[in-house]
Amino acid sequence: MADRRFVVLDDAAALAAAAAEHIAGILERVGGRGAVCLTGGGTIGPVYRRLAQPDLAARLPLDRLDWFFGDERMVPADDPRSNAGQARATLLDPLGVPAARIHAIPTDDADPHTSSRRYAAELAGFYGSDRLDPARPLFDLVLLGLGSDGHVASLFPGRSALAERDRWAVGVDTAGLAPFVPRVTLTLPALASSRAMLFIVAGAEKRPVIAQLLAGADLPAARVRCAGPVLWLVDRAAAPDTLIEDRS
Ligand SMILES: O=C1O[C@H](COP(=O)(O)O)[C@@H](O)[C@H](O)[C@H]1O
Repeated sequence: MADRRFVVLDDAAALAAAAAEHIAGILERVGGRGAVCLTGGGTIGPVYRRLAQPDLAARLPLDRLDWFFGDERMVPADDPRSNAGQARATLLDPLGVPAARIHAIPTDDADPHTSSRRYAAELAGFYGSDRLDPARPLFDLVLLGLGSDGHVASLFPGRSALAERDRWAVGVDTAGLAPFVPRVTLTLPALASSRAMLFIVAGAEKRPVIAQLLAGADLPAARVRCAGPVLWLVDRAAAPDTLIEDRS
């Protein structure tokens, strides 16, 4: 990927600060109505909390931004595993984002496939079409974490969701992936329809998978494309030696 760039930060605090600054820098330049695709997981929490602080919050054009999600677990919003619940508690509620601008993936259906169809329809309604136009990306910014197995959003290695080429969201049956609960995920075409993408990765358990990605492994994270620049912010613990040597 020609426009992929890695930056290594000294620790988790520096990573959160750099990520929040980068997000604010992109969103403050959004022209007209904008759309952000949020992520979940443990790494993103400190980023959201930093972004909600007054100095960065003041730079966000909140009256013009809509907030979406790259994936979700089929749990109620008040469950600690809910990506939307985490984003609301740490970012969206502190920013005062009105409910109408928060597009959580529905989790009140009996199965994730029904939820995914509802969410795809919601995305298409916002976009004004159910056909993605490469000249008019769906999102202004997509945030992504990275699983130790190379998954992004809920696109896991070897699962059928990874091969989806038409639908924007699909259900993920996580049988065999215990303790994970069923999920809904955006697909590669939907995630790729973005003007910019930011991966945020921390922790020594992520170092092997980043080394695999740098070596060209065909993991879900390697298959994600973007209409614009892709920045990887990685803390030192997650950075293979080759990335650290690149800094000297
Ligand atoms: O399963 C998930 O994990 C990834 C990464 O999470 P982290 O805790 O290792 O940072 C996340 O990007 C994804 O949204 C989430 O559902």
